[in-house]
Amino acid sequence: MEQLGRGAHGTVYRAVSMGSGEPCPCALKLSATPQDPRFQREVELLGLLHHPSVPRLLGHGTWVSPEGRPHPYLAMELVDGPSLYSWARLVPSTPRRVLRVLAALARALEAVHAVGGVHRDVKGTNVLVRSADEHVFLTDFGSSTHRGASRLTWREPPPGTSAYRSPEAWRFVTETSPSRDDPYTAGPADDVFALGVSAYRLVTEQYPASCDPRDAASRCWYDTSDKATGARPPHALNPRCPDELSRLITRMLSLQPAARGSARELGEALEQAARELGPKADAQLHLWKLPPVRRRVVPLTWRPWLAAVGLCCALGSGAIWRWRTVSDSKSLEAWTEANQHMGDADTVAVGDSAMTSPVSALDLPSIWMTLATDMPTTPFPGQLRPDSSGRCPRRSQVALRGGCWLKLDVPLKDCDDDSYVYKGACYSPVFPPPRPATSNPATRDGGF
Ligand SMILES: Nc1ncnc2c1ncn2[C@@H]1O[C@H](COP(=O)(O)OP(=O)(O)OP(=O)(O)O)[C@@H](O)[C@H]1O
Repeated sequence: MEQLGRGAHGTVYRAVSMGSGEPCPCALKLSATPQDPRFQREVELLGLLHHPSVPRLLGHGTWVSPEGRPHPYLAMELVDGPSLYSWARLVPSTPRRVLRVLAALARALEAVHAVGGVHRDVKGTNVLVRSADEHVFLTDFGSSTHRGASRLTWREPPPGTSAYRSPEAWRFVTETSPSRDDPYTAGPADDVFALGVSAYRLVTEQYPASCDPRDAASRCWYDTSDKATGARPPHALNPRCPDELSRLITRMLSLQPAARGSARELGEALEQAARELGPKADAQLHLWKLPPVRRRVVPLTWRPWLAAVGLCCALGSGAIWRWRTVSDSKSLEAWTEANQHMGDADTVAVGDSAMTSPVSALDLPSIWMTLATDMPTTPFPGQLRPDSSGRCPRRSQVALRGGCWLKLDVPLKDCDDDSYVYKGACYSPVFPPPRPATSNPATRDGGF
C-alpha cells in the first residue's frame, strides 16, 4: 500500500494479506539484496518469539524479480507509530512512562534471550511505539543471531551501531590481533548495555561517553582498572530523572557485564519502580524540547502568528502549552507525510518500479543523504553558543554555524531524528541541561 521505512537491508511496506480470511494489514519487509541470509535468521528468530512487544511473524517467502533475482521477504504485525526517540518528542514524557517503556523492552529482550537469541542492534530507532495505545515493540531482528542459527554464507560485518556497542565488544576489537578472523560473540549483556544507551539518550537527550577506543575521551570506558568511571549518572544531566530510574540506567551501563543484571531482572526492577514511585514520577521529564523546526511544513504566512503563540508559551500559560504540544505533533505528522513522499520519490509506485527493482545496497548512501537533514545555517533557539573565543563549554563539543554541536560517532544511516549532517558527519545540537527547581514551577514548565 505504501512504503513505511527503509533500512540498510530492506524496505518495509504497509501491506494487506490476501488469504482466505479477512484482509489483514501487515508490515512487509522485502530484502534489498537477493538471497540475503540475514532474512533467514530474522524469520527463524521471529518464528520462535511469541511476545507482546515483538511483532508477530505472519509469513515469509521469496519474491523473484523480473530480472530473475530471488529476494526474501517476511510479513509481520504492523506497528503504526513513531520510533522511540520521536515518540519522546511528541508526548510529554514522564519518568513513569519511560520506566514502563523500558520495562516492556527488557521483557522483550528476556524473551529473545530465553530462546538463545541475541538482538545485537537494540537502539531507539529500532523500537516502535504504537500510536493507538503506546504499546512498545522491539523491531529489526536483521542483525540478530540465536542458538542453532543458520550459518551466514558470507562473512558478516560486525553487527550493531557503534554508539550502542558495549565496552567488552570494543575491548575485543582493540585487543584482538587483526589476523584473527573469528568475530566477537555478542551475548545478552550486550543487548542490556544497548538498552541502557537507548534509555540514557531518552532521558538526557545525549549519548553516554563513547566506548569507542578511537575517541581519545573514551579511555575510561574500556579501561576496567580502578580509574574506570563509566557514564555520568543521567540524574546529573537531567535533575528531573528520579534516582531510581537513574540508578537502573547506570546499572545497565555497568562496565562489567555481570553487574548489568539480566533482562529479566531489569524488567522486574523497572516494573517495580514504575509501580512504586510516588507522584514525582508523573512530572514532566524534560523541561526542554528540541524544536523540530527543520521538519516543519509551515506556510510563510503562519510564521508571525506562530511566533506570537511561542511568546505566549514563554509567559507560561498552561493552556497554550497544551495546545502547543498538540500543534507540535501535527507539525511532525505533516513532516512525516512530506518525508514519506520524499522517500517515495525515487520509487515511483509500490506496484511497479519499487517492487520490480529493490534498491541495491550500494545505492543506499545516497538515499541516506536524501533522508538525513543538513545542519541549519543558524543555531536553534536555546542551543548552546560558543564563547567569545569561539569555544564550546566541553572538549567533546564543536562550534559550528554559531552553535555548539556534539559529533556523533554513528554511520550516516543512523543520523536519525535528532541529528543533522555536516560535511559527511552526523551532529546533534547541544542544549543546556535543565536548571534545578526554582520557586515558580508554572513558569519552569511552560517557558521552555
Ligand atoms: N512491524 C513494523 N511495522 C511498521 N513499520 C515497521 C515495522 N518494522 C519496520 N518498520 C519500519 O521500517 C523501517 C526499516 O525497518 P528495519 O529497521 O527492520 O529495516 P533494516 O533494513 O533491517 O534496518 P537497519 O538498517 O536498521 O538494519 C523502520 O525504521 C520502521 O520505520
